[in-house]
Amino acid sequence: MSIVRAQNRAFQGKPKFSVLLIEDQRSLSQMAAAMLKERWNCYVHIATSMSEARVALSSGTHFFLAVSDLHLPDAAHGEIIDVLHEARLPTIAITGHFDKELRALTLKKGVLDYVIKDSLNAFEYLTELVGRLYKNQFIQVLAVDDSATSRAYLKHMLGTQFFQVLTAGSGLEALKIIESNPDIRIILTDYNMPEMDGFKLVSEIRKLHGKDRIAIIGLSASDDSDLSARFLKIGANDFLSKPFSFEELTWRVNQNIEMLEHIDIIRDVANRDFLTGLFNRRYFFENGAGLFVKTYAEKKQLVVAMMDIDHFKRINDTYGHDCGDTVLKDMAGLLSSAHFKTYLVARLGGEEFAVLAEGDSFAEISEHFEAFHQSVAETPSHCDGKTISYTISIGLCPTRLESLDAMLKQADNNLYLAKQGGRNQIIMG
Ligand SMILES: Nc1nc2c(ncn2[C@@H]2O[C@H](COP(=O)(O)OP(=O)(O)OP(=O)(O)O)[C@@H](O)[C@H]2O)c(=O)[nH]1
Repeated sequence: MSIVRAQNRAFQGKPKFSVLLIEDQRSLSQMAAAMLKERWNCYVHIATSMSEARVALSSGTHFFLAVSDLHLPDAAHGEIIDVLHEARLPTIAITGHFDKELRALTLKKGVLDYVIKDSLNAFEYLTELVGRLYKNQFIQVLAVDDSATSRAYLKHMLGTQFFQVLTAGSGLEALKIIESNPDIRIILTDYNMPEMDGFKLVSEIRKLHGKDRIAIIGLSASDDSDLSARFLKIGANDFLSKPFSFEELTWRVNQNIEMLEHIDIIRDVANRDFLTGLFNRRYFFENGAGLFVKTYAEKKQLVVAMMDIDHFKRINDTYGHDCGDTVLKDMAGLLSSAHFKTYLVARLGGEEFAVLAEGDSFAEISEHFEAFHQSVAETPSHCDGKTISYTISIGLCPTRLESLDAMLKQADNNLYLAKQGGRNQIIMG
């Protein structure tokens, strides 16, 4: 599966957002709308003039942003930008040609970006930009600079791109913020700061977070051309010389966040089962042993469960393979929302699932798994207008043994006994 397809898949089912597209050339508006809908699963409202845009703005629809041509039949000189500005609607401008004055004017009026509609490429850029801005809302960025003015500038510029922006006035403050905000994905850091310079900060961050987790962009106003090389060698992903333009800043930040997203997607594709979205066998065995050790160090009780849907072949044979898939997905959903603390849930293959969970006493473990076992029996799947009831067998290893392998073996033996004993039951001990 390509990255783009994986990203598209990630967007299906997410809350939709609405875009107000203001463009008088019907062929262009329809192409842009089709591309936006196809790529991001969003609503697009098309207005062909400023007066239609005004109607849309007063309709009560919550638009995420506007994409607007600057030259409309009833507003030939960019007046629409003022209307959108007044309505406080973030806007991407589209225009037939680039000119310096236009750029300055639009940026001054709070336009997020501008697109020159000279090719199909421009519409691809626009489509990516809209999705990028939507996703930015969920991304934390940290700007580190001892100059309050620079921090305010970075905060403002990144804020216009919808990022959640945190700021720090020193390296030490930055390290504290990073520790308490594990979701930070991008850090911009100045070089010249008292106490801890940018190099030291980068090397401290890299002790804990790899380049594939947090991207760091070094910043400096120094003329020293070695700075960028040293920033990169010490672990920064990128470098920007001050002063930088708005476009340079947003382009670099967006490039870096996209790189991280691509890595996340590749990692997800490698670690997750495509059908159910649960972790796959490979991930389970690569990470299970580490969890076994970690929970031991934290003095947590560990339970290993092996589960298998009963007579699953019959379900496939009776209702068809697609309905079998629906049952597998529903079972995965029930496991993911189980009312006990799970450390790791995986589909090991076919209709077999494995769970590492917390459990303090036999009584508590038994209660949790009994409740889960019953919830499966009481929650049939629905497919092709049919209701499919099914049951599962569970084998448990409720006490910590010398290794995860030993626990898995015991859970598997108990699962075998559960099947031999007539299925639809839990065997533990
Ligand atoms: N729909 C669907 N079926 C699958 C998938 N992976 C494996 N299967 C089917 O799962 C069935 C497993 O059947 P068996 O191993 O005989 O087990 P069972 O019918 O569940 O019987 P017991 O485990 O003994 O209760 C086979 O028919 C496989 O083709 C899948 O991803 N989707």
